[in-house]
Amino acid sequence: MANQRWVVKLGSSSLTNHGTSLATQALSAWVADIAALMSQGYEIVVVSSGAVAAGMARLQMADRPAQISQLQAIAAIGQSDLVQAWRDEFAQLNIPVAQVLLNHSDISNRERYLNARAAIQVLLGLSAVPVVNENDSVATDEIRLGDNDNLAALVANLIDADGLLLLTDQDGLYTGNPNTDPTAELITEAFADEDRLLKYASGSGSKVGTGGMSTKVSAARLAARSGTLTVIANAAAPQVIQRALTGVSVGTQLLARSIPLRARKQWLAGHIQHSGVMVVDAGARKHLEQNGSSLLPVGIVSVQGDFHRGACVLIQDEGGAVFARGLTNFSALELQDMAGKSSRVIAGLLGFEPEREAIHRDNLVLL
Ligand SMILES: Nc1ncnc2c1ncn2[C@@H]1O[C@H](COP(=O)(O)OP(=O)(O)O)[C@@H](O)[C@H]1O
Ligand SMILES: N[C@@H](CCC(=O)OP(=O)(O)O)C(=O)O
Repeated sequence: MANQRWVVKLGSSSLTNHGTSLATQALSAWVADIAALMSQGYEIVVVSSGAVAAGMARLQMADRPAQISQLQAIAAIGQSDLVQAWRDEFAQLNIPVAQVLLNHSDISNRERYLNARAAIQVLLGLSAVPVVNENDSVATDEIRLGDNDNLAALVANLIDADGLLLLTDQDGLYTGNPNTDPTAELITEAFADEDRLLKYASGSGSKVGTGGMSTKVSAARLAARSGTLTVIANAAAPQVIQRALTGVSVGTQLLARSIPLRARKQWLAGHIQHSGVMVVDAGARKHLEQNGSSLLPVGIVSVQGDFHRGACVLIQDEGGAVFARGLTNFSALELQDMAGKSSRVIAGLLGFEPEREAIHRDNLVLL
């Protein structure tokens, strides 16, 4: 899907081999991905963490200093290495790089906000890649945005991005921290504003990362407010940027409920992975295909797979033909009890009136 605007954020651990040195090989793979997407019409802003980690690596410091003046100085050293690394890689493909350092007032003050937006838009128009970071060397505690996940979400809001890709050292958001909880499972899809996500996500625990998953979930919630989709994925996965931006299901997809209809349907149409199947009767198929209706539980014959609310599922008729795809309002378990029943009967069974549609028409595409 061309003409899409994305913000791609890379965390310190991925950019600096966990703080030891700049990850130039990985950087060159991300740059190749970004260049390939740009040639298809994508506009991409990079938010690059790693100034402090790169500074620590250059000075061979094992531990992150606590003092703000030390952090400011180290970030100033690391930032120049960081942007040079991006510039060297993009230069090989003849793509200009622009260093954009932002702080709190650039986003909170209306005039500066408009300035920052205009500058980034002009850069995109010039087919340059803005490489954004917080202006750490002048950021004190009081004016710090603090973490680049939320900075990336603010930039996504600033430029009305279609998507925000947060690349990190895990495959996505798990039901617990996989470093400490071996039973934690990867969440492939959810709505960004679901409260359970806040319980799953905790801090970083690494020497160089700052916010962990908590700041990624809060960034996704912020991005979702302006209809932006967030994907959290592993920076080390092959061609991860290309796959995430072209709608292949990677990592965790955190959906905005208010995502503009056209963009949401395009994204759904390009979505390759699914978590289950709903088998529907002939009447339901006709309503979906001919009237563009939502799918109601009464038309569902059976469900296959173990999916959660918000997951992407295939819709299949009783003859086995897959003809649509959509985002479910209920889990597989809930639908097993609701299948074939009218909304009135379901309300009687549950003792309350649930959402009427199993899949709302805005979240459904015919294939
Ligand atoms: N529910 C969770 N799922 C995955 N990772 C989690 C979760 N909760 C906390 N984490 C931690 O978040 C880390 C990623 O965040 P962070 O270290 O800040 O990386 P980055 O530098 O990429 O932003 C993981 O390595 C992991 O330790
Ligand atoms: N601005 C800081 C990065 C802050 C930050 O959020 O880091 P990370 O959690 O690795 O994305 C730096 O460049 O070191």
